[in-house]
Amino acid sequence: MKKPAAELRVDFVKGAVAHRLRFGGGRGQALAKAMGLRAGKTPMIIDATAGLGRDSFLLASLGAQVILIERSDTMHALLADGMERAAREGGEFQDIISRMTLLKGDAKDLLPELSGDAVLIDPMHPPRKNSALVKQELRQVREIVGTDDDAVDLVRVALRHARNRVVLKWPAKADPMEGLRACSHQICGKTTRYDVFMTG
Ligand SMILES: C[S@@+](CC[C@H](N)C(=O)[O-])C[C@H]1O[C@@H](n2cnc3c(N)ncnc32)[C@H](O)[C@@H]1O
Repeated sequence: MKKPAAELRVDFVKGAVAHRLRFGGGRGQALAKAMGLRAGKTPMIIDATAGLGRDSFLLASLGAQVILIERSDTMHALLADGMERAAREGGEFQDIISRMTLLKGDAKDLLPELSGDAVLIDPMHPPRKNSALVKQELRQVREIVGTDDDAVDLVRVALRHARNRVVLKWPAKADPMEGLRACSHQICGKTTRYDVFMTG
């Protein structure tokens, strides 16, 4: 019999996120490099598609100040709850959460009002052919938010407002997002790639 899906929950303290915090590889990780974190350089980051907050948490754990933007009421509430529980844990979790500021709204509207060095965009990707490969959690998020069909407009807004760069997280083997200029460089992992658009 199929196991019932566990309730979707944001948990920074246990599980995959906590594991990555311990053993993830610091500023050498692809996401950190793509966002421009290196020794002596810690950009101010805006995560325009906050989702479950995992990317933001990782970046904040490396010392970056991160503004998270989420437009789905449900995802925003899950994230606010996860951040509150992690802050209550105290110690390093509280420190990390203190570098994360969560906003609710559409990033296309909010980005022009904010100032950030690097903007991260990780839209809901087009469904993969082999849906069995898609993690249960990701399927649950997709059930809540659908697909982000306006992602190209969001990238265009970000390109006008990021001081230093816009980073688009995208499936490693997918074609570049249509309707955008060529990216400045790419950082490729096994399943994910980061298309980096330098703006300044
Ligand atoms: C694939 S998830 C992001 C996962 C996230 N990177 C993480 O580490 O958990 C995409 C999220 O971005 C949100 N989103 C997409 N477009 C947005 C926009 N224009 N403004 C605000 N949130 C947006 C969706 O509601 C969804 O929750």
